[in-house]
Amino acid sequence: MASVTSNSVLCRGLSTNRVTQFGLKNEVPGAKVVPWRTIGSEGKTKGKFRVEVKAAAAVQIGGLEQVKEAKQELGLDAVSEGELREKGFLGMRKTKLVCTIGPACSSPEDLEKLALGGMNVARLNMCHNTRDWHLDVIKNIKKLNEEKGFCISIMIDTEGSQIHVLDHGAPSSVKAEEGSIWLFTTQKLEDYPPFTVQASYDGFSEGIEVGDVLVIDGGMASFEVTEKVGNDLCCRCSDSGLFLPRAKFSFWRDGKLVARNSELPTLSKKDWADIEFGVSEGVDFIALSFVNDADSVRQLKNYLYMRSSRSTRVLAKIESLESLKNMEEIVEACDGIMVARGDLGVEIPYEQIPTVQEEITCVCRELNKPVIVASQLLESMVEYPTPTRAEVADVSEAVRQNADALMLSGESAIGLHGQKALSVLQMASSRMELWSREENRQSIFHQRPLGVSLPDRIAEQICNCAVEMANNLGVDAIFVYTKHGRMASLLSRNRPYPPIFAFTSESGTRMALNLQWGVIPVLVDLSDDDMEGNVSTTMELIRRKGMLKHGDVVMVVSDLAPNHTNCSAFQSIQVKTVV
Ligand SMILES: Nc1ncnc2c1ncn2[C@@H]1O[C@H](COP(=O)(O)OP(=O)(O)OP(=O)(O)O)[C@@H](O)[C@H]1O
Ligand SMILES: CC(=O)C(=O)O
Ligand SMILES: [K+]
Ligand SMILES: [Mg+2]
Repeated sequence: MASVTSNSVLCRGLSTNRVTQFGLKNEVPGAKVVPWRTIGSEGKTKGKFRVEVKAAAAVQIGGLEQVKEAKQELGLDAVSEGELREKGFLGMRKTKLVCTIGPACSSPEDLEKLALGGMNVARLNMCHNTRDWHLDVIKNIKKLNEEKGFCISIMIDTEGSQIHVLDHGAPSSVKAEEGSIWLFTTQKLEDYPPFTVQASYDGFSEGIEVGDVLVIDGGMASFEVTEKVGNDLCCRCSDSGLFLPRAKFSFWRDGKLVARNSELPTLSKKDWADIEFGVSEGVDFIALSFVNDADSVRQLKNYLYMRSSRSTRVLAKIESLESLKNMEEIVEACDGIMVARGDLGVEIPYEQIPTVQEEITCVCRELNKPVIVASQLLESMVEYPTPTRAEVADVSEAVRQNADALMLSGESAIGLHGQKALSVLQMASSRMELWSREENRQSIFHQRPLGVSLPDRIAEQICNCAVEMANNLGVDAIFVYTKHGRMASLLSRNRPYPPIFAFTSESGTRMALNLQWGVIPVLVDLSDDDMEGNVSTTMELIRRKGMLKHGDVVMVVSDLAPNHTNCSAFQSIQVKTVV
């Protein structure tokens, strides 16, 4: 029978100055192993706040009475379980992986291969294919989750409004030679003659002047506007290149973007219909394309609230000049961010993308929102079976910047080597995480305080301290018990060395946590009023599966209310050793 020894600091809310006075942040991590008594001697109840100390009490787990529900299922996904058995706690990958599902990977067999390869979130781009096609994919993923024990969250990505090519008279790409003359029009014709391109937005040429430069896909080809004829633009190709289907337009004057996309609504009629579809199919994330400000994010969140679909999380895609200007307020309003480098590179000069990416990931860390780095990570693998060295460096850099997740686009959707591309992401991120840990790169994060209310501030301090302690003590895993995922995300924000097992009884919380760095969400029945019971039950369930063994040290962090306190907030850190 395993037993566990435990050291714990129990903190009961509710008065600000007491927390500061006890110096939780400074004292607990600094004192490393047994700092409890110092705190305990001062820790008599004053006001409404109290710090208690439990000294090295041996807690038996494994006794039948204590493990009431040991029969119950532990909702730990098959991939995390396999990874843990193979590589141990510290070997578990922290960076999450998102795959865009397209015709190259939408069969149940291919989806299963991606699931086995570590896909955490499947992305459906509503720009492409039919709703029935998307519905089929959603059903297949849910079936895999139910029948094969995977835990793959589903994201839909809205089309949004953007000026792009609707038709250029050819089924695929068209070459534009330098000096050739082209007509850009919104006229609806049966057939588009050569050198004629239909634009997607009737007002695309408003405010555009002769001499402006029309750039395709952020630099695939460029044209100088030579004449305006009604709404149409006559242009001369000044830099030869390719028109891909749906190629995007941007206009430049004196080296600056003439921002046209920001005039279009972020949520079109079609987007609302797609959102309605996603909500009724129970998707976990809605990624909002071409967000310009926080209003559209709030509008969608309000809508989801009214639809009683609060577990659907809203991700804002940063892919326009306007969204960069309003980045902080957008990050605050949303549940997560995607750095959509494809379209961003149409709106800003591409040499600015690396610094902008770093800025966005930093703001997301500070404001504690998960961030996905997306587009062209392994673009060459759409065709070739190995990545370029530069692509591997780009992936590694995103991991070094502590992005929560990396995304495959065409590599998985239409590529010849989707599974291999996923394994490149998985290997490159594991390698970079190991290096960061060995080099002690994650040690100190100076986090901007987030919480305003005292319980929120306590939760934040507890998580900051817990991670510093966990790293200093070299614990094997952090266990956190959470309803809405807040404590788990606060722990993840500090990027600890050990993995964070987030136990929750809410399925929506589990699916949302799939996107967060280092968090392994586990679905399990939790009692609202028996914290010790929750801890012993879950530890026993994991131990019985052979995944906890003699000598393992687990840090337990919780914010569920136990029955033996009449306080509204209760947070604790305990360190347990399996003996
Ligand atoms: N569901 C799908 N059906 C068919 N093709 C798809 C599908 N999803 C993606 N693709 C193809 O994969 C390519 C890459 O996908 P991705 O969604 O990243 O591109 P995108 O259209 O440029 O993205 P966005 O419009 O969101 O900026 C697309 O250009 C498209 O050709
Ligand atoms: C992903 C996406 O929408 C982009 O990179 O533009
Ligand atoms: K999209
Ligand atoms: Mg885009």
